[in-house]
Amino acid sequence: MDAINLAKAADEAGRKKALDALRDLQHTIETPYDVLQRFAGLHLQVATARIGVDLGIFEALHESKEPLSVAALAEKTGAAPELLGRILRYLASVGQIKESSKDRFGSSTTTAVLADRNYQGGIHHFFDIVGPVVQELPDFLAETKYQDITDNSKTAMQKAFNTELPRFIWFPNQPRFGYFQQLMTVQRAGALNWLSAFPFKEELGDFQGQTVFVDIGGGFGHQCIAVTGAFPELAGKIVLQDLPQTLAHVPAIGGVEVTIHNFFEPQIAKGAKFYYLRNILHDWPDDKAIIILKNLIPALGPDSRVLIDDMVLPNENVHWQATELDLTMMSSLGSKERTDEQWRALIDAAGLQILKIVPYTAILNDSIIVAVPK
Ligand SMILES: C[S@@+](CC[C@H](N)C(=O)[O-])C[C@H]1O[C@@H](n2cnc3c(N)ncnc32)[C@H](O)[C@@H]1O
Repeated sequence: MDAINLAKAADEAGRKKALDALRDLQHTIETPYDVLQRFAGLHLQVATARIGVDLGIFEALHESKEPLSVAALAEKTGAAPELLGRILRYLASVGQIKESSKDRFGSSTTTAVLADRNYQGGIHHFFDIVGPVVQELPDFLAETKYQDITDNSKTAMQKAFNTELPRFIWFPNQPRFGYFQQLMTVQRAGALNWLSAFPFKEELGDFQGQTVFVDIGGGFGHQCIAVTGAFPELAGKIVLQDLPQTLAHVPAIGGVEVTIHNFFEPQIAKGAKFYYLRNILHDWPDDKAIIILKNLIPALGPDSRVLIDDMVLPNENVHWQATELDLTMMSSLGSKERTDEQWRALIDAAGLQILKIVPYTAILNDSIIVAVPK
């Protein structure tokens, strides 16, 4: 087997290590000029991806059986041929599409990803929301004299969008919120799902209550779909909760009750088996995360379990995909990705105790933290 096939056949941890090794190799052989050029293009990559999304270029190339000419794409998109040719040439030079011959372009592996509507939501979100916030971050931190950001109404996001509202109050009313929800449905796609490691059936035992699974802030309900897919017999015992603005975008999901619920108010579904929070607490600074958890306690029955699905960061050698998310959380939400120690302190402060932590992805260490009242 050659090196490429070996890397492709590796498990998730091996694959990520191979990618990081390739990056290190690339950096090792770069000249100072190459280093500078790498930074020079960072903004352009996502901006041109968005142009490609807006023009439908990725779908067109992905769906076409053969490479398309600039003229054909210009006719299809209405863009001026010369302008389009320059954009396509750039996209091909960075691997977002493939140049097959003079003025003809086809699909690369990246094109196939960018042709998908949900990944396109990600490109929009990174360019439209994350980009402007990150752009403000250096000046914001300089103004605060580089102090910790712990107030979610005083972050680079408020500066970027000229608002005083915290992100999740401001954002659901923005037209671009739908893109974020699309991104959420594919975040970690391809990686192992929590149900592959968490012994759901065993934990459920002979639980007799009406509600088995409450997906709190569950967005488009993709984890409810995963649970009903794995355990069809639980249809009718699964609840999806979120804000009305989010639920307005959610089509009916068979076997799932969709309920408006603000997690800053006491939990309305009583005595369920699992109260599941996926990528919720990492959105909030400690004081707010504690309120979200405390709001669950009065609803918990003797068999209830709180399941927190988030990354549990190791104490050293944190992977760049986790550090990237951590700083994104900090810039927009004044929140953080938490280490094992930080999770334990937070959960304790909320009046809960950890029964166990079940990691389900290597490297990023996405985990289910199982907690009950102290
Ligand atoms: C990072 S997304 C996670 C979505 C989903 N759990 C997932 O893992 O894809 C955060 C979710 O919290 C929801 N949310 C934000 N504030 C909320 C609130 N006060 N009450 C209920 N849901 C809220 C958002 O609408 C969004 O769906």
